[in-house]
Amino acid sequence: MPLSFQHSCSAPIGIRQSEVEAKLQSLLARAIAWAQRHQHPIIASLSFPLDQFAPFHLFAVLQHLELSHRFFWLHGQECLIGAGTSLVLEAQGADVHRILKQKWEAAREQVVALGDEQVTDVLPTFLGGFRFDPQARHTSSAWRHFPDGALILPQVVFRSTQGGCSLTINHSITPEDTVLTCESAIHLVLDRIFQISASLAQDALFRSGMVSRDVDTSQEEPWKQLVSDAVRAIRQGTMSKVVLARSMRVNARSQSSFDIPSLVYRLHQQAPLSYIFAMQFQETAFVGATPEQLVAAQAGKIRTMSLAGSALRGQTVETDACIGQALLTSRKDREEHAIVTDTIMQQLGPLCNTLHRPVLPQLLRLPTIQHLQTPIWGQLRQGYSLLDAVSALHPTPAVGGLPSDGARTYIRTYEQMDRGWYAGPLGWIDLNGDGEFVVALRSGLVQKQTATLFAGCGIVANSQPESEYQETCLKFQVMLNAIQGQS
Ligand SMILES: C=C(O[C@@H]1C=C(C(=O)O)C=C[C@H]1O)C(=O)O
Repeated sequence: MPLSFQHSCSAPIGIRQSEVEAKLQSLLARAIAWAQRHQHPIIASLSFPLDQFAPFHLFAVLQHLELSHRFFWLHGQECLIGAGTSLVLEAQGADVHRILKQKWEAAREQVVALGDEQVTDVLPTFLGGFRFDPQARHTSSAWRHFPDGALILPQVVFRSTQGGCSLTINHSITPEDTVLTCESAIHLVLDRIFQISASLAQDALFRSGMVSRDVDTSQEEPWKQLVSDAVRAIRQGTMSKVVLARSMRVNARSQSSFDIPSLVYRLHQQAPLSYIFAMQFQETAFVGATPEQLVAAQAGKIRTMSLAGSALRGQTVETDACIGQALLTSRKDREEHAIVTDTIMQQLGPLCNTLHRPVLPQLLRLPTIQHLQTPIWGQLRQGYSLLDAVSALHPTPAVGGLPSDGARTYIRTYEQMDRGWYAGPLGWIDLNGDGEFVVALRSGLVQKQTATLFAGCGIVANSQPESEYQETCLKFQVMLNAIQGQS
């Protein structure tokens, strides 16, 4: 049982500090010998097996460390929780994807994985993401801690996969280091984690509801006007589709800040099939529960999906089935969906030896909304990696529009909102290039007592401002419920 979602589990970390310390010495000695043999500094990635860990409780523990970055990722049995920075790869500007890929490739020479014999398959893992549009003006200071693109190797990473759980410590080592000096630096962090996890009562964490909210709805009419203008531009032939988003500010009524571990816990309770993520840079957290995978890679095989076309969930089994059937047969939604699927096939074609998709879309049923979905899979050509696939796919027409450049320019000019990392690629990649990126939807930027939530929808020639507005309301729901304390 790698992950423990139970609150009854007594310890957030399924290993004793003494066990880590015993193994640490021999791994550090090997790492120093490696640096001496090659005569240059390295980042040693030291991994230990764990029996299990309690993800939400552990994430709450990490909030108490005086570290600049924290990460949370959970999807099925795959969970990554990290804190601190051992290596930060950043890039800015229009060329962010190419620059970050180069930096990631260079970093592969710098990082050396040294696992305990039981975890030889655990590889150093970077977490990060990209702005939706690095060429757009940065109008909101709320995103100031988020670069256009970043991949970060955290100082500590707890990981769970189907194969088991591990703890990884990433630590810089020079040929001059001794086991003693390295050990004491690592102990500073480990001691804090074990101390806090022993003293932090986990049942106190998630019992109380989140603070109540004040929602600002003043932007309804201007946003509907934006949709009408886009419909007119589409009918005039400027483009065939554009995805327009809006933001909603939510303020805590009480003085207490939004609690990020509680928020991710509630998001998971509400949307267990979605990807639950939190990227905390300084005091700002980008948090969400997205249903949309951008692309995953494992040993050169990639998987992705197209997701476009939305409808509500029905109150009863019968109405739900009816709404689902109507979505599957809706001409507007099927056309919108086909455009997204065809574009993904075209974008990935040059990168792949083989690429497959079923003929018809299926329904992806989420608690408050359902979507048309088509799975797509293939084999990457030699020389291409997950980061090339991310760069080729982003932005998909599901979050940008068509044609891509025209839609992006339209969004940049008229949307009047700083998307920041909303609708951008977000995920993880290991040293071998295996990993997964999602489209960061159903998300919000949380800063102390304020949260800015984001939602958008695809506008085509026959879109109605009122129903598009209602669709964004539906898409806000998962974050709103989590913030209000519903799970
Ligand atoms: C843009 C969003 O969602 C995207 C747009 C959809 C649509 O237009 O039907 C459906 C799913 C997503 O690809 C969002 O959730 O903010």
